[in-house]
Amino acid sequence: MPLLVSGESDGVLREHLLDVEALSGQEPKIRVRDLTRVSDDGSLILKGVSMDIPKGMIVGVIGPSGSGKSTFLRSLNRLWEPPATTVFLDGVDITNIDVITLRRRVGMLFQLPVLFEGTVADNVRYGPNLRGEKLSDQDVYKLLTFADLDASFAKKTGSELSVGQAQRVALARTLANEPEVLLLDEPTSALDPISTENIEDVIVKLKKQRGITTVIVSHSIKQIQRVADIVCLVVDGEIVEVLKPDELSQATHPMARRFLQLSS
Ligand SMILES: Nc1ncnc2c1ncn2[C@@H]1O[C@H](COP(=O)(O)OP(=O)(O)OP(=O)(O)O)[C@@H](O)[C@H]1O
Repeated sequence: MPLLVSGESDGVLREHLLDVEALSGQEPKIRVRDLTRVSDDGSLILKGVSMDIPKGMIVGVIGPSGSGKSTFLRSLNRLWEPPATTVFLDGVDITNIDVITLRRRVGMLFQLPVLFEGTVADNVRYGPNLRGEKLSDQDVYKLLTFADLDASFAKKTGSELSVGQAQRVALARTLANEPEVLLLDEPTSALDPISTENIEDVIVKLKKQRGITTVIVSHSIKQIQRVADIVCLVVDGEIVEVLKPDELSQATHPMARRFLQLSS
């Protein structure tokens, strides 16, 4: 049964024959159904997108600028509020989940890390503090180490860090919430190649060691090929292709093909 399904705005239901259950052996972590967003001026930003995001896998989202990738990503933890009954987490409509709880379970990392005032340790403790939990120094060190930073960073402040280090702190801060899903919006586009590699390594480690489900938007096809299990190509508010990373050359949608040719 085809389980990864994309839009039907032109009246043609495009079904992509990647079977999520066969790939992951379980129900999708996130189910998106007929998700549409209309902008204030009446143009369609997302056109009836449907998509299953398999549990424990890394889904890459690529496509031209302005095609709706970030809007899609932001709908998954209600940074943009999707209509009811369009986005489900473990089968539950996310508009029925308390938004703070949802964002703890579905964490997000942006292109540029924004650290709060205080030390790196204060940042890492932030989420658990909100829930009345105090992380020990050891807990903080473990999270920093997982994010590929050594314990000596705990006492530093944001102004002492490079962008790449700050992004790893932001990742450790997100991981302190023990998310089940990570949404990454171009998380390495401001980073040098070494910092990029560090973050990519952590993303893959999170999948392998913790079974975290990840959706990553990237402009780098090479990055997506390095980390993702499945790639969605978004064009003009629609998911027009869903492929394995090594099958990108098999894309048939004309805009997707053009995008891939120009980007490679
Ligand atoms: N809050 C908003 N109000 C109106 N239009 C919006 C809003 N957010 C996004 N858009 C428009 O929706 C379209 C898709 O934007 P989005 O940021 O999702 O695309 P994207 O594929 O992530 O782009 P990029 O790769 O450049 O980040 C764009 O035309 C954008 O101008």
